[in-house]
Amino acid sequence: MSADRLPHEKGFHVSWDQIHRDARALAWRLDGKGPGEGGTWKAVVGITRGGLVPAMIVSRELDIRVVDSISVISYHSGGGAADQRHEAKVTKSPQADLMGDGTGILIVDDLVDSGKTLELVRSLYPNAHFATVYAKPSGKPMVDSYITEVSQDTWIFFPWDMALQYVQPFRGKD
Ligand SMILES: O=P(O)(O)OC[C@H]1O[C@H](OP(=O)(O)OP(=O)(O)O)[C@H](O)[C@@H]1O
Ligand code: HPA
Ligand SMILES: [Mg+2]
Repeated sequence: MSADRLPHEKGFHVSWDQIHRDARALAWRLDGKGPGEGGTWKAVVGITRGGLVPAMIVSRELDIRVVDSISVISYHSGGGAADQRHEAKVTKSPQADLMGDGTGILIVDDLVDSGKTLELVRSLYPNAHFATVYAKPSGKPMVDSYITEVSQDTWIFFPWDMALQYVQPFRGKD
């Protein structure tokens, strides 16, 4: 989808440096808060695809060597635009004997928006700890830890979806 077709008024542009700093801050917040000895966590699980970046940074900061992933695809179903529902489906599960009911597992995503993705994953692993770097108000009840909240009508642009490009000087516009 091109940026000028997005149905959102506000944009929050996140650079690689910013996501690195914010994911580190998330890791530090989670340090020592796990249920294992000395507050350790058993494993980090990233929700593909966006969650893999912060999951890597969190696992590096907290020296967690067991890292897995869960693939969730979200899509819209329903008839006309008004009754379209946001649905999510798991297309790849993490190792079952590692996960259990989620106890001691840190499940990481880049952001929570409507909360549908985390709602699905939470239903599978109710005792896991859910952490995102960014959170919008509708999804906040689904997340246990996050770093920065943005308003619901803000679209977050991640660096992996962006490219540097030339822009006209201000006085050169149209
Ligand atoms: O709270 P929600 O409304 O469910 O939205 C949040 C999810 O949406 C985005 O992923 P997306 O499904 O676009 O896929 P991707 O991570 O593979 O890019 C984002 O990375 C979260 O996983
Ligand atoms: O604000 C967002 N930015 C990028 N991807 C997303 N997926 C749901 N909400 C967002
Ligand atoms: Mg995602």
